[in-house]
Amino acid sequence: MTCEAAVLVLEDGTRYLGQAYGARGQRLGEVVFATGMTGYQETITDPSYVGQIVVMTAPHIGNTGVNDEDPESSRIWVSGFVVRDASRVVSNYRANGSLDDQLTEQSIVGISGVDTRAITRRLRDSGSMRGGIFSGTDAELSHEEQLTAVKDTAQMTGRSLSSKVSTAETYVVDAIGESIGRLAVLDLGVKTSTLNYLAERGFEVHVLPQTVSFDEMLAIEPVAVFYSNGPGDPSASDAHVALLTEVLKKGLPFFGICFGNQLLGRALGYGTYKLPFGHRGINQPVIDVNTLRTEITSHNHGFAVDAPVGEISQSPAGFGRVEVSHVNLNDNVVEGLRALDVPAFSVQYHPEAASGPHDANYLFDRFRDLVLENAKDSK
Ligand SMILES: NC(=O)CC[C@H](N)C(=O)O
Repeated sequence: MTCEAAVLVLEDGTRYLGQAYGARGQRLGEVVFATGMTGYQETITDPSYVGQIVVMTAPHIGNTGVNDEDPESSRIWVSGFVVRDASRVVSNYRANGSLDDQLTEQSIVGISGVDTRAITRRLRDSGSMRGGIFSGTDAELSHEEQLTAVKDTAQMTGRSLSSKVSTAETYVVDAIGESIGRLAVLDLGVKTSTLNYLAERGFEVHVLPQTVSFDEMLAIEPVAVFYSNGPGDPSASDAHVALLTEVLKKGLPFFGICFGNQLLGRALGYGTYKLPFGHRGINQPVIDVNTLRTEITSHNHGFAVDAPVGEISQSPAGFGRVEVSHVNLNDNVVEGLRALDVPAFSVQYHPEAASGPHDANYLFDRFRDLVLENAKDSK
């Protein structure tokens, strides 16, 4: 492994010197940390990470290499990748390459050999910051030039990124087993596991571009609608909120994950806000307020819904009663919403989490049940 210099620069001027990892060059974005001990392939291929440089808190990354089964989409989406100790050895029966080589092939600039604990503590104390990784000839730029590039990077607040990740054309994933009808999935950056879980529940899954109109959506005659996870600030997604408002008015059953939860929150009339450093990892405790069961869950969100926890409130947009169905036990952040007078619910976290945990998988069954009940009622 070559030992070329690289540097991670944060917008407050802090510099972390390390070694070039993956591709060489300059990559800018919002620097965030992820605490998963496993699942780095799922992390880097999650489209929700567009515009973000991800710092892995697990100290040893790359040891199981890469394979063709674990990616959550067709490519790596992180803007940059920061690890402490990049594994020099690939050891796994499924591996068909090294992470280092794949980062290089896909032009993802990384840095290794930095103190990821120190970086994480700084981000935790000061909040997520913009930053840049500089290697190759870009490592030779002056400190001022590097810092200026970082400060010129767009803030995540107010950013709309759905067009960067959504499918250009509609495609269909066939139902596994007997079909219970067509599901309209708004692709805001959907993950492969989500589509598989929905197909396993009997949906004929129609994945639609994020620009789809309500009429085009209705043209597929969906029995229900699903909004996926995705990058960007939910407050910058007015068109998706307007579309969802039509869905709710029509009484179509709805389920949303992560970005989809934030957009349901907005369609119901609540606001969203930016968390100081977000939740990213696979060990977040969430309580289901109805069953009082605590789930250990996978998260990747920097924004959250501002709805009243611990009480049933009236949807400010006129959709009746709304319950905050799931709450994060670390910080009381809203992790799920359930409308009581229209057939809609959502979660802020990831029931599809492929590297686990699988505690929240039941939510796909809940969606299937909601759709079947709704079909019965409307007969
Ligand atoms: N995974 C997601 O869907 C993330 C949603 C949103 N971009 C956030 O950061 O909160």
